[in-house]
Amino acid sequence: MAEMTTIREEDLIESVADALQYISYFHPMDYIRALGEAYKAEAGPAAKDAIAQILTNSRMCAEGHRPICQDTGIVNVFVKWGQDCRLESDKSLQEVVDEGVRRAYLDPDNKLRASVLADPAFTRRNTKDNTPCVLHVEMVKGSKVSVDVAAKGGGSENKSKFKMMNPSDSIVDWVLEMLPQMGAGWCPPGMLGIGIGGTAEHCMLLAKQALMEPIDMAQLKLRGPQTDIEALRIEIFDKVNALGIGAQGLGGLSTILDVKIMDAPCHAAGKPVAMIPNCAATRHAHFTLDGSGPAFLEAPKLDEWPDVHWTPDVAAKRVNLDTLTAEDVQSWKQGDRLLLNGRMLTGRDAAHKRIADMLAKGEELPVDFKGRVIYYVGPVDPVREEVVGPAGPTTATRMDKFSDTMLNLGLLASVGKAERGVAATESIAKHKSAYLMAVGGAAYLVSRAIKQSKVVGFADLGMEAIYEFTVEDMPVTVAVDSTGQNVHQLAPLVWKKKIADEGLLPA
Ligand SMILES: O=C(O)C[C@H](O)C(=O)O
Repeated sequence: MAEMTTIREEDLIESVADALQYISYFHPMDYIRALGEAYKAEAGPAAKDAIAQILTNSRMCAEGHRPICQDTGIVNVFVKWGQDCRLESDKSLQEVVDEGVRRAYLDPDNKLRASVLADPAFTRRNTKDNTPCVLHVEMVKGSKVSVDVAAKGGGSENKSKFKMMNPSDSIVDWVLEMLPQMGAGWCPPGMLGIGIGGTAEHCMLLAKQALMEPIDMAQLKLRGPQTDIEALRIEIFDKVNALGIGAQGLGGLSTILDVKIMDAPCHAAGKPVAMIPNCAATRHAHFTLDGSGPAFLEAPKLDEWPDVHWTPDVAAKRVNLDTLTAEDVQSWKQGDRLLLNGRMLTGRDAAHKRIADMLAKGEELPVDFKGRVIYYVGPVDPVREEVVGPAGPTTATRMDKFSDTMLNLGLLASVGKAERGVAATESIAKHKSAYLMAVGGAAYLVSRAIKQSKVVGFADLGMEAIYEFTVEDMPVTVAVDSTGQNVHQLAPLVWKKKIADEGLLPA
């Protein structure tokens, strides 16, 4: 019988914690290289600007060791446990890995955001240390433990899709039907993980596991496909990018940087297919333990980042939020670039729900929204000299159902990311309001514009509390103007046509 390898509890905890800290501020270099190429090729000006913000943000995070995105994710861990290994611990594997998560998320030098809520259907209580993680364990041959650690953002996870197809249905057609429905809340450009086969739950797992693979679409296209799966990856990649959705849904050439597919045998009666997107804050790392101590992940070199340094557009208009009027808001046109200055309120899912509940009961709100602008955000707590940690926008679409309620309170405009739906766009036009878009995945860069921050309501909601931020030159784009012109509806259509008419995508 093979000798057992002992995996010390502390080695696993330390390795998980280090890997989570590492991925919070270092993008995988395959993503950065592919995004750098996408930046060079991008013809859509708004999409190019968004990619420049994401690349600049990425380098700032690598330098400053602060999170790429305010959504520091729910932790997914995939363990392949060699059957000749034993865990030296009186805790369960889940408890040990969760201890690593806790240590990473509470690290005082780079505190990460606690986004995990217990009791999801009812009280939705924040567990305060981002535990528990979602742990998948596979027993394999050998005397090593191989671990993939990922921190999955909520915006991209929300767009996951699954279908039990009939055996003869087309996977490509389904993907092309789903992508426009997924909008921009998953923060493109990113990756698509696709699972084919297995059973319902196994298929979803395959799609998620596929996202752990490195981006290699450029190399694959260069050498040509050698399997049916590789040919399918290329077909989906080209056809999705031809949709013209582009970075942040602003219309352009790069919606995805790669498609990864994993498959497994399935029942003759069906063809399960799952698709999970990964956002611009793609975060995952791999390490192996062999009993000799904790794993070490080497830091990437800063000169590996593309030479892209975003600065605000010279044509951007400065806006004073402290003196903003309804007439100012009505002068903005979709696509205008603005630099926001002055005080704004914040609020996201839990605050909106509580506001609606309080209004229904006739209770007084802690803040007056009349004449104010709201930013949909849940920031990371500050460290050292920061007034706030990374504070990029959350998906505005989730706030659509509260649009009329908030605008009836006299709100002048909102700031978030991704598209507004038809009803919310109509409500914005009816109130002659506007919706402004900041770039998802540029959270640290955005936070540099925030000069003061204080909680002004619902403090018990933690990162979902209502804050008042004082901002200087915070970059946003008018995504829905007061006439209801909606960038996210218009731009992808324009770019889809342009791509088709002018053959803009490389072969
Ligand atoms: O939770 C957040 O801050 C953002 C979320 O990941 C989203 O994309 O909507």
